[in-house]
Amino acid sequence: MTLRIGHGFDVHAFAEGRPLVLGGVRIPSDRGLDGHSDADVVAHALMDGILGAMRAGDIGGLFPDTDPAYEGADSMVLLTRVAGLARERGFRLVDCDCTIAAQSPKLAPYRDAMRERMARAMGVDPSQVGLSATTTEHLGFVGREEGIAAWAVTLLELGECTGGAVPH
Ligand SMILES: Nc1ccn([C@@H]2O[C@H](COP(=O)(O)O)[C@@H](O)[C@H]2O)c(=O)n1
Ligand SMILES: C[C@@]1(CO)OP(=O)(O)OP(=O)(O)OC[C@H]1O
Repeated sequence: MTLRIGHGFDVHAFAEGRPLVLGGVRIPSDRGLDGHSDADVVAHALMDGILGAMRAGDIGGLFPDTDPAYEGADSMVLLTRVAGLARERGFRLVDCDCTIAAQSPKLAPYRDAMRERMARAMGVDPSQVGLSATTTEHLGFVGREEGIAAWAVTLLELGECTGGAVPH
């Protein structure tokens, strides 16, 4: 059995007049995050974590931010595609854990909804998706409420290859 780890990181700046979507969940907020897509920063970190474990590049390569097809894209649809690609290449998501750094809003009330939504998008059980939130104690760009950062670690198991080449 081959295990692969992956790690993803993403940042998006706050923007007025946009919805705040995190982990596929619309979070009540007077502002959202700027981006070509829906700017779901935690979903983006998670996709990069999966692609990293697959040694398959990153989301910018797969879904270029210059492509009008991804304007306003629902990151849950993209996450489903990344999870499908992983399966095609013989990978099984064993576990993942995400951290969101946001000074505000309070995210704990939405933690389980985000875990469930991302798990559903990937076709796994919510118990396989961890999620924590932290402030940065008013320090740095997160602390100044200029944006939100997210990290994700992933553990994938490489088994039978059912299609496509397995990257080295
Ligand atoms: N946007 C956030 C940030 C934090 N939380 C929750 O508060 C706890 C304490 O955060 P500190 O940064 O002060 O350590 C944290 O463990 C989360 O449970 C949150 O819900 N939303
Ligand atoms: C998914 C994409 C698609 O444009 O989303 P963006 O909103 O541009 O977000 P970013 O994390 O800067 O780059 C990833 C892109 O591939």
